[in-house]
Amino acid sequence: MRNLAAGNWKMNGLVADLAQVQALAKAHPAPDCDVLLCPPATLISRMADAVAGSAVMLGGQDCHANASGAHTGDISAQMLKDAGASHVILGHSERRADHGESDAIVLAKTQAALFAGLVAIVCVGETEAQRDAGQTLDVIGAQLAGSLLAQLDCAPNDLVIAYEPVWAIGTGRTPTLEEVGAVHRFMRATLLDRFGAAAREMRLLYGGSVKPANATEIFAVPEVNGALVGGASLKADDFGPIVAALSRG
Ligand SMILES: O=C(CO)COP(=O)(O)O
Repeated sequence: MRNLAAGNWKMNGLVADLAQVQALAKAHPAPDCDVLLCPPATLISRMADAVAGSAVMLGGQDCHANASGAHTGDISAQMLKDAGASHVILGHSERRADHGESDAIVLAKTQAALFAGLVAIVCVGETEAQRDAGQTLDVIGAQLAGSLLAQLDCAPNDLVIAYEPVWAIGTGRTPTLEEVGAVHRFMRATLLDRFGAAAREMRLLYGGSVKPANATEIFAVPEVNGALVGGASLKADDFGPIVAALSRG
């Protein structure tokens, strides 16, 4: 299974920032891992032009559960695909918090994304209060149960799970390697239980304050098959070493 280096630009990025992506593509012409950037939707099609012919793939950060219709301001999975995306992030904790996205909504979006032919990257993660209360695995288990299909009716590669502890996002704090390993082992066991042996092929990403300085040790943790990177994905000089670390892993 190839590792996945995924960058989530969140609400950052203007046309001038495409130079960063071109620098990244030039520095890593044939990485030994999959490389994905998820810019704001406004940039997808221009970024697709900027990285044409390179190994960089593109994704959205959210999609609506419907294919089209009267949903002002929303974007469908088909539209993302049409703009040049192959992936979409769903259920990010910032969407769950800012837009009240429940597990049921994330599930509906996941189905829409898969139906449109996109790879769905479904995010789960506990808050700091839940962690302090010793509820981490319960929370992850409930999110996996509620946000995923009952059966794996897609290729295992088309469904990616990202573990992003909410308290580690943008804070510079990360769980210990043992904690990352425990959650990833738990997620793999849960998915195997649910989907059978195919779940061995599903990629499990870690996200939350991944930087060049901690990438190598996090990627060495068993059952970590890549990263979902926020801040450090915005600059080629930061994301490049993370891509390189995942290429070695
Ligand atoms: O939320 C994240 C990626 O989706 C992680 O963000 P940071 O890498 O900035 O902590």
